[in-house]
Amino acid sequence: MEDAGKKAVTEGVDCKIPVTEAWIRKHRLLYDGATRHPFIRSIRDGSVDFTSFKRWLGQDYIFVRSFVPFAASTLVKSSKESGDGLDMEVILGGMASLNDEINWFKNEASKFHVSLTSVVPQKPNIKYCRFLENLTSSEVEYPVAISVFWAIEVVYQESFAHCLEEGNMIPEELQATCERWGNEGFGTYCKTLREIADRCLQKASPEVISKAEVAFLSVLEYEVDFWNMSVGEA
Ligand SMILES: Cc1ncc(CNC=O)c(N)n1
Repeated sequence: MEDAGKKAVTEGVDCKIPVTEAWIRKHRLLYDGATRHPFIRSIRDGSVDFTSFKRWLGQDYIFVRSFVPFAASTLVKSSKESGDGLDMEVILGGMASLNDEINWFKNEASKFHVSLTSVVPQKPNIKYCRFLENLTSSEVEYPVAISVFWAIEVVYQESFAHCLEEGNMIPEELQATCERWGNEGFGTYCKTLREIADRCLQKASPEVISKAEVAFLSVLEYEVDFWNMSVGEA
């Protein structure tokens, strides 16, 4: 305790835990609900229903396409930040992966005989996409946008990295899906996004921080609804 106090004095503003860490602690149940959903657990233990997987695949393709304009709007905001310009490069890298991802979806869909052109977006997906569209406005502050960006990416990263943990029984056909978001590189990318978000939030006003927290919670709720929709419970 005394040590912690000294540290705070010598390091000044760095004594507090990062904002994203505080959010996760405070909203642990919802965070776990989004990152340890029964659908994800079923992929990990091999009991996954392929109808659910195909439904998820088609819906997620639609989602990813609407994630792109949101990512682009966040990129624009990052480019206006005073700083070393590294934020923009990280987001640009993320957008390059989204480009690969769209092609990956097309390829997977054809393997699973899912016709992406005839997928009808389901209500939870439509709502999530609309939420993202609203966040593309230039009125939405950068700390809010980057927090949402991180939250969206980290839910998939944590979910699929969990699938890959030791002792998994992932069906062979789904191994590549788990690796897509569960790989180490994607993990590092999410950590970097989180550092960027925390740095922005640290400088933000209490109003902006609280807007970002509300948006973070919305992401978690939308993600749970998205998984529910995939298993046919929406
Ligand atoms: C519903 C949802 N949430 C997060 C991601 C991961 N980000 C981009 O791919 C995703 N693909 N889909």
